[in-house]
Amino acid sequence: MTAIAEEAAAADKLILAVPSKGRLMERSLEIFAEAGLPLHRVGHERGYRGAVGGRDDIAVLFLSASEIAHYLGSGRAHLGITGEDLVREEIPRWDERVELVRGLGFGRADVVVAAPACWIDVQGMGDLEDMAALFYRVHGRRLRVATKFPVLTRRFFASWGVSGYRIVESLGATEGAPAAGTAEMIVDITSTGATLKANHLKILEDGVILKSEANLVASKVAPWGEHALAARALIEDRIAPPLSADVVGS
Ligand SMILES: Nc1ncnc2c1ncn2[C@@H]1O[C@H](COP(=O)(O)OP(=O)(O)OP(=O)(O)O)[C@@H](O)[C@H]1O
Ligand SMILES: O=P(O)(O)OC[C@H]1O[C@H](OP(=O)(O)OP(=O)(O)O)[C@H](O)[C@@H]1O
Repeated sequence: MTAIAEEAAAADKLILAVPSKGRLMERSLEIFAEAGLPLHRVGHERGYRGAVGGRDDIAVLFLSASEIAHYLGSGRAHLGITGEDLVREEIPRWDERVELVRGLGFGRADVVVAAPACWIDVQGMGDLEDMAALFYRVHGRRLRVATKFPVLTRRFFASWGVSGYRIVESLGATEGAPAAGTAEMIVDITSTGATLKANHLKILEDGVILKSEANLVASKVAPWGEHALAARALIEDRIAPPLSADVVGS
């Protein structure tokens, strides 16, 4: 446990993990402010500790979206905002360790399987195993799939009975891997589709692995004391579901 987590557990505070940068941070700060729970940083600008105005039962940690998944999965934070894709990818047996409380309607992105647009014989996931066998016969090696999502990729490919490939772990610019010659296919995030198009890649039919969005996520393995549980109930109550769900039927 970190010093902050130990301190908060001893004081029976709820540890809330919030994105510290990028696309998820802005909306996270907004929804807490709209809920009457304004978040602010404590200490120097680049520090990662924060607090909620008027509440000393909640300690805030500003972390990257993937760190938040790790903190929740290991019980170093009680509650957090992060992408469903990161929860499913980064936390082993995630459903035993965390609960997806609710989708928040932002940070939407699809995790997809994409191949070169010029592969006319490969339209859908059902064509891949044959393609992999052909590729092996011609090139003497397995098809390479570049991705930052090896766990989601293996599970999804297995569900389609595809085994004749190997994963090349990507650290960034995944869509560039086929053109760079480091992989034949990719599994990556897309939102507008512009990056896939610019790299002459197409999403395979049945190739959407997950439709992800930012979620309010609760740890099942954090030390939940009475005050932490009460603070969770308050946050869950005030962090409303996305507007689209609110207006149904109105
Ligand atoms: N266009 C997009 N590109 C990448 N991620 C997106 C996009 N739209 C929404 N997201 C979501 O944002 C989250 C990733 O955010 P971010 O890149 O800040 O996280 P991170 O992986 O912690 O960052 P870093 O890799 O810099 O440490 C994921 O849940 C992802 O699904
Ligand atoms: O479908 P699109 O709208 O084109 O978005 C998809 C791209 O956006 C992200 O990259 P970005 O450069 O934003 O950040 P990242 O590489 O740090 O994740 C993501 O990794 C994709 O490459």
